[in-house]
Amino acid sequence: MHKFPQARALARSLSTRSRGLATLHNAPPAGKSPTGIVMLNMGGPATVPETNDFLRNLFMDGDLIPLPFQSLIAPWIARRRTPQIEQQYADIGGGSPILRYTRLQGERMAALLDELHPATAPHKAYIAFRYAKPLTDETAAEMKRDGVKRAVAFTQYPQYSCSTTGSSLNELWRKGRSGALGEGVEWSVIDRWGTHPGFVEAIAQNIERALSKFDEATRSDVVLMFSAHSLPMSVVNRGDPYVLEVSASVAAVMDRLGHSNPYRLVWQSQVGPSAWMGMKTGEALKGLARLGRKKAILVPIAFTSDHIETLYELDLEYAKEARELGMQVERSDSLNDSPVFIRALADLAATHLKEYSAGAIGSTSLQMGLRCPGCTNATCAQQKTWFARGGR
Ligand SMILES: C=CC1=C(C)c2cc3[nH]c(cc4nc(cc5[nH]c(cc1n2)c(C)c5CCC(=O)O)C(CCC(=O)O)=C4C)c(C)c3C=C
Ligand SMILES: [Fe+2]
Ligand SMILES: [Fe+2]
Repeated sequence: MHKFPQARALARSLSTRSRGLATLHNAPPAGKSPTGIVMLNMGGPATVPETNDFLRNLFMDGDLIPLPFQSLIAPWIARRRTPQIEQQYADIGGGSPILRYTRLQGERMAALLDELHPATAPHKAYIAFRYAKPLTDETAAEMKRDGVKRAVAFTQYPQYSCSTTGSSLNELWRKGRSGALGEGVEWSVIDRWGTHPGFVEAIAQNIERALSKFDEATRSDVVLMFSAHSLPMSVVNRGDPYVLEVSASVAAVMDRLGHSNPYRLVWQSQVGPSAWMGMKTGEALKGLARLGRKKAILVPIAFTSDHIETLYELDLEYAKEARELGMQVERSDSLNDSPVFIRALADLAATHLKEYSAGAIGSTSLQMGLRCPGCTNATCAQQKTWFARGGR
């Protein structure tokens, strides 16, 4: 039962309108350069042998993990961690599906955008991953070849963190300032969208599908365990907005569900010995079992496609352990190829392009202009100024 009839109407229109999408057209017609929609994300190794390169790029990123003597220590940590992470990618089918899903989402989004906002058509989706191919350099070369003059940096992290979206924007700024992204390109940014009604609707629909697997008589007892990748407390404590924004997503989804179930927000994938945001997802499931709450759904809330955190950590580790404790645990699907979600991406981009063209918004959001109160990273300041001037 939907508490908000308008949400249900939106969902219906989103899914029926997306069904009419027969072919994917993502190539610009000759003569007119496309509006580039650059999808920013971390990426993942598409095949097991690419794991070491992915980890090396990740540990080299000082915006994510600042290390002393980074260029010496990062390859060493990556090498040590590679066998364990390779095994995890092997166990989930031989690699990360993020490139496949981002391509699919981008192509379908661009096709929808041509209909929703013909004034800036043709639109072309580009992918710029931070740690795996296609890296920003490769994307930049493609955009230059296509003659892109108008581009939107569209983060694929629904909620903003300096360690994720911030890092991708810093990388884009480094390339932009060196001219690698092309001369005279006008940039704007979609930097967060964790309470967009289409995103909320897509998550809610996936939860409803998972709920339907439980006995109807006791369905309202099922605990919804929203799980997000954790953050080191050092990042939380410098004023990073991610924890607040993930919480806002959870609140919006629960409103859409009419608060049909009890719920908690828990945190996963803590790495290394430092203090991280908790409670840990795995521990929380064990705690529920101890308290006699034996039915739960794990809900990924901070990522738009499957990855080792869902397919390995949630499915193969935590859910399995909880079942051994006598629990019934399901996982709601990741957004992946959800037409409702893809429509939401197109709506976000179309609204942004429309409002930007009309002069109703600037090239970045007000919220993006504010640095974390505890930020000491000079790149963040330069990046924000560069994007606020439209990439100049
Ligand atoms: C919103 C999502 C994510 C946030 C926030 C995030 C912060 C963050 N991550 C690390 C360290 C690692 N993350 C690793 C993998 C990884 N991280 C995310 C998402 C977020 N990270 C994903 C989806 C993945 C997996 C990618 C895939 O499967 O395709 C890894 C590598 C794996 C491992 O060695 O365990 C590390 C390391 C930090 C330090 C951090 C915040 C500062
Ligand atoms: Fe910052
Ligand atoms: Fe991570």
